[in-house]
Amino acid sequence: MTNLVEIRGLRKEYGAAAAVDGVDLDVRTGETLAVVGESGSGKTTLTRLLLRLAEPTAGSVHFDGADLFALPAARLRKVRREMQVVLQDPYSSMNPRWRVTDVVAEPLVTHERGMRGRGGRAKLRERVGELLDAVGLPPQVQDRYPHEFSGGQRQRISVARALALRPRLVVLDEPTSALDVSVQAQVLDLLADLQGRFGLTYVFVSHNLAVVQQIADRVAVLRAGKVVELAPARRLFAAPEHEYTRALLDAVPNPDPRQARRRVTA
Ligand SMILES: Nc1ncnc2c1ncn2[C@@H]1O[C@H](COP(=O)(O)OP(=O)(O)OP(=O)(O)O)[C@@H](O)[C@H]1O
Repeated sequence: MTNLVEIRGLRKEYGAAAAVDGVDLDVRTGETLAVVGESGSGKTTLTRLLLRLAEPTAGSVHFDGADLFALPAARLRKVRREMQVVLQDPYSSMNPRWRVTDVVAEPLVTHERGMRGRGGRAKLRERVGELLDAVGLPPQVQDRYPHEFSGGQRQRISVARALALRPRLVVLDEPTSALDVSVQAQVLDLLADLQGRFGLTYVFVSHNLAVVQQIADRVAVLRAGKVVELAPARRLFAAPEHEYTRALLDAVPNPDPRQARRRVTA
């Protein structure tokens, strides 16, 4: 199995404190690696470094063998297309005056010359229609505005936008945390389906262990900027080794509803 991302000795200091404190971590091609930890444990800082949205104090990130912090601008631009992010609150990153077509098409307009100017519009609408179809929305929604959609539908729109440039890595930063439980499940199913169809690799950041248990192949537990446990999801939930992981699991009354059901019926 190959690694799409290799993180080594990664450190990010803010003043005297280290938000990320010596992280070594691989993301395997095609997997869903969950990063969990309490608020302030460094999850967001780690993903910002991984996406090269922040500069580390020390250490390196390799993406598909390329050293992200040493890449010349032209190669960096290409690599950036291959790494996309979906955030918790998609509405905050959508221009409310833009129609869905323009929201989803934004990365295409920015990165693909053929999508601009005359002739580009028809191609854009076609591609946006395909992307919306992939996330389970009908093509007619193209002319509507973000506020006309529910939270779950808006998250589908932001997933469509993230997929526009055919990325290889998608960082999902609490993508379902703002949604009702039933809608959460639908979005998780969609993400799993898209991963299979498009061969995506996911880094899934969450404090919600019930959600992580549904989607992750492996889980990295972050505490005060350090990875304290890294294990296949099944093993981590069945037999957490680190005391901090056990405390995190104990804090969740019912991490797996199926297990809870089994317990009740047993
Ligand atoms: N730009 C910044 N300037 C100063 N300190 C920062 C900055 N960004 C993060 N920190 C600090 O680094 C630590 C880790 O923060 P980070 O946001 O990465 O954690 P997190 O696990 O993502 O938390 P949350 O789940 O609340 O988003 C915190 O102590 C935070 O205050």
